[in-house]
Amino acid sequence: MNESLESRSNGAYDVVVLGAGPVGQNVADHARAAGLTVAVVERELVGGECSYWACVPSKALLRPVVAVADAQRVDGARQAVTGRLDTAQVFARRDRYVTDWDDTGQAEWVKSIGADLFRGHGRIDGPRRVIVTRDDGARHTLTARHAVAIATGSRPVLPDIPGINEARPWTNRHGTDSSTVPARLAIVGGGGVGVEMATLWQGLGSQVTLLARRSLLPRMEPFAGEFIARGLTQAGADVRIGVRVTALRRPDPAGPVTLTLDDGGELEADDVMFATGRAPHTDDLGLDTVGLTPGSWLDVDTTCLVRGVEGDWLYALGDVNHRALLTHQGKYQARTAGDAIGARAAGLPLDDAPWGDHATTADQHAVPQVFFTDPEAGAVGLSAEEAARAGRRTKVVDLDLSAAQGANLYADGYQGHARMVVDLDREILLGVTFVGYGISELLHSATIAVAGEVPLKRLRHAVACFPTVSEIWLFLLAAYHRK
Ligand SMILES: Cc1cc2nc3c(=O)[nH]c(=O)nc-3n(C[C@H](O)[C@H](O)[C@H](O)COP(=O)(O)OP(=O)(O)OC[C@H]3O[C@@H](n4cnc5c(N)ncnc54)[C@H](O)[C@@H]3O)c2cc1C
Ligand SMILES: NC(=O)c1ccc[n+]([C@@H]2O[C@H](COP(=O)([O-])OP(=O)(O)OC[C@H]3O[C@@H](n4cnc5c(N)ncnc54)[C@H](O)[C@@H]3O)[C@@H](O)[C@H]2O)c1
Repeated sequence: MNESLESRSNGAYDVVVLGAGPVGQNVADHARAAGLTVAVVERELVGGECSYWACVPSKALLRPVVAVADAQRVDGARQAVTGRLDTAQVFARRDRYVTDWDDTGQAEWVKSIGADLFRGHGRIDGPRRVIVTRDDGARHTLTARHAVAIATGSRPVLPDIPGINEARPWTNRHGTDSSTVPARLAIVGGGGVGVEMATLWQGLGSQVTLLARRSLLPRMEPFAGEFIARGLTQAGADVRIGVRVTALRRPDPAGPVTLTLDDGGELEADDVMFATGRAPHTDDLGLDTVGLTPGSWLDVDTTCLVRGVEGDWLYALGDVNHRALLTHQGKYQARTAGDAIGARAAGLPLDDAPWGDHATTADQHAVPQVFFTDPEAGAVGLSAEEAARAGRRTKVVDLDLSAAQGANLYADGYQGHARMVVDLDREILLGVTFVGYGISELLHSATIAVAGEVPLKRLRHAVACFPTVSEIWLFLLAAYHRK
């Protein structure tokens, strides 16, 4: 808490931002750019889950694993990669990217944009008021002339099964900040966290067992999870689909943990990680003081204003609105809402029609996502099933990614798949999915095509370079036109 700042402003700001993760930082930046005074409240580390226990450390740890796997797929390079990963160096690399969990640099950045940082737990106390409680119990009141923006993110959910506490399970926190490699790691949950953590810890030397009660990555095209399961199995992991954990026990705190499974079996591991979804950080936020339900995800309109609150002052961005639990999508919401807050404060008209400057239209039509597994999986827009459910008349085009010669040059024995879902009425793309080596940087071409609603007739003029993986576009379009 910076008391001199509070006394300087008398606690009165144009905008108060709760949470200084990537989303809170971006809404603060855009509100500042609109000339508004801004207070940012953070109770833990400026930079949020993303910077210290999610996106950044997980990708810092995954990159060496995938870099070695990539080299091993190229004759000549493979022969040069003979040793094991140097885990001490891998962890040291991660520590650099998370700046040793020290947020001084990010706190300085908040200051550099001209916003005031208040450290402590923020709680709404009726319309346009926030009370910040510091660790030492001191309380300070902030008021917001124009907006309070909730960007408090989410936390992992642990299922209510017997022995869960005794098992002392890892969540994404220990999954990204541990500097020791358990010999045997059981991972429960086949979503994004589960598959990335399985790739990562298997690559670092654990014997990983991944337990998924449904398919892997069930929200993506089915082939994505199938490719990732195969990749994990080839890397030595034990992938079990359709299995539930019914109980856990770790009688000796220093000993192994035993998982009881619903197939009648048991699994012993040195540690167990739960990657079974998220809950919003809205339970201790004073939502009841403005007529909302504590602990709920916050329903928002296209400018990220919370529905059901009078006076157009409460916004919710990022994970808390449950639109897309992704840093880039939350930052997009923050840029959009920050500009909308600025426009409303200045009494300017809003440009909130679909695809307008103050509308988060991409949340509905063009959310891109990459899982940094081996192979990688990336998708944007609708899957074939989602398009069918939405009643769209579609043609689904499927291709082996090795149809592009660039893919084979990239990796000997390239394994991958591409799918595009075409809206037959408008001849535009509704969705695209790629699974394969090095496809993460390919996805943005699909995002541009989907968000831009680029007609296929024009897309054929976007010529991809030979010999790149991107040439898959040429073959996808040719396959679409073939009867
Ligand atoms: C393991 C893992 C890997 C991921 N990888 C990716 C990825 O590669 N790419 C991607 O796009 N997404 C990824 N995600 C998702 C991504 O982490 C989230 O979508 C993102 O962090 C959301 O940003 P946010 O700012 O909304 O919330 P957070 O990053 O969670 O930040 C919220 C901040 O609010 C603070 N806060 C909470 N309550 C209060 C309060 N009452 N008062 C004051 N401060 C408060 C918290 O301390 C925190 O600093 C990953 C998630 C996990 C778990
Ligand atoms: N690279 C990325 O973009 C990236 C990486 C990781 C996470 N994320 C995002 O972070 C968010 C959280 O990821 P997550 O994987 O924790 O959540 P998730 O909701 O994506 O997946 C959780 C999975 O756990 C399963 N599950 C729930 N309860 C279970 C139980 N009791 N037993 C077994 N399985 C159970 C669910 O069926 C689901 O498949 C997601 O929205 C994800 O997209 C993004």
